[in-house]
Amino acid sequence: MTAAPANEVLPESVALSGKAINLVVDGHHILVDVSVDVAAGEFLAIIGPNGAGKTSLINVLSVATPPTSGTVHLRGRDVTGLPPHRVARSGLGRTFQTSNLFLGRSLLENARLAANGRDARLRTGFRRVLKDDPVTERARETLDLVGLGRRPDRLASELSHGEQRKLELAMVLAQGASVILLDEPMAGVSVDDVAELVELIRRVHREQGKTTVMVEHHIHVVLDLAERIGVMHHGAMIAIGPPDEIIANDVVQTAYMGEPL
Ligand SMILES: Nc1ncnc2c1ncn2[C@@H]1O[C@H](COP(=O)(O)OP(=O)(O)OP(=O)(O)O)[C@@H](O)[C@H]1O
Repeated sequence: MTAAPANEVLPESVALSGKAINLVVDGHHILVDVSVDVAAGEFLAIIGPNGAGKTSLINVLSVATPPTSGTVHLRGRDVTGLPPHRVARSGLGRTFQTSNLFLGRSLLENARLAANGRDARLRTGFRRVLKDDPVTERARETLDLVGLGRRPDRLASELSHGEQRKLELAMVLAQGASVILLDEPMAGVSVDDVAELVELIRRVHREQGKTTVMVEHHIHVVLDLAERIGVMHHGAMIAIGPPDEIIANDVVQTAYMGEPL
């Protein structure tokens, strides 16, 4: 497949689209001709063995990493090569495999910083918190939504891994993202906290009407949440489809070297 023309306008029902994406770093072909469309409101999970290219794909889809070739469209608009903060303001939010929270700041300050980025006119940075400040209001709402609203003055460093994941989700919501990319949201989360986090992600996806793309190693989490699963291996998308088809796919089983999914 060849790359889509740069000015191609895709239907808005496709929330996020990567077309013929290749990524070559220092001579290593990390993403190989990957194409993926995510429908508005869909929950897509990306799985694959270690080093398959899942995070690299999220990096390209979130425009943090420019592809060597290929395009990324957000709701029909070609956003390839645009500055990440501009694309974030257009409604694309992501979390990271390792936390990028400001650990020495409070929950409210973290959420405010994200809410602040949503509208340049409301920028106030780490300034004093004003009760009727719309940025603060939005930050408090999103903390409430993820269940962290009770003690907003706690430092982010005081949170458990599971709570930190919730705060990251609050930040993506505060930022106003309609398309959310989650990179291993269960990483580091204790077994006891996984079920609660799964329910939160499900609730945010459904009730807030988000489009969600999630990279995740825990297959039971993937099967619990995803409407469609894409499987990556050696930088390529080797299969994509409904969970039952993916589970039964011989190529997928082989990619996992015979390990049952
Ligand atoms: N900046 C880079 N420079 C060189 N190689 C890289 C770079 N980023 C990623 N890679 C390599 O690309 C491959 C894919 O990495 P990536 O992190 O995307 O895989 P992954 O599927 O997310 O893996 P994991 O499940 O272990 O997180 C790996 O072999 C990795 O070493």
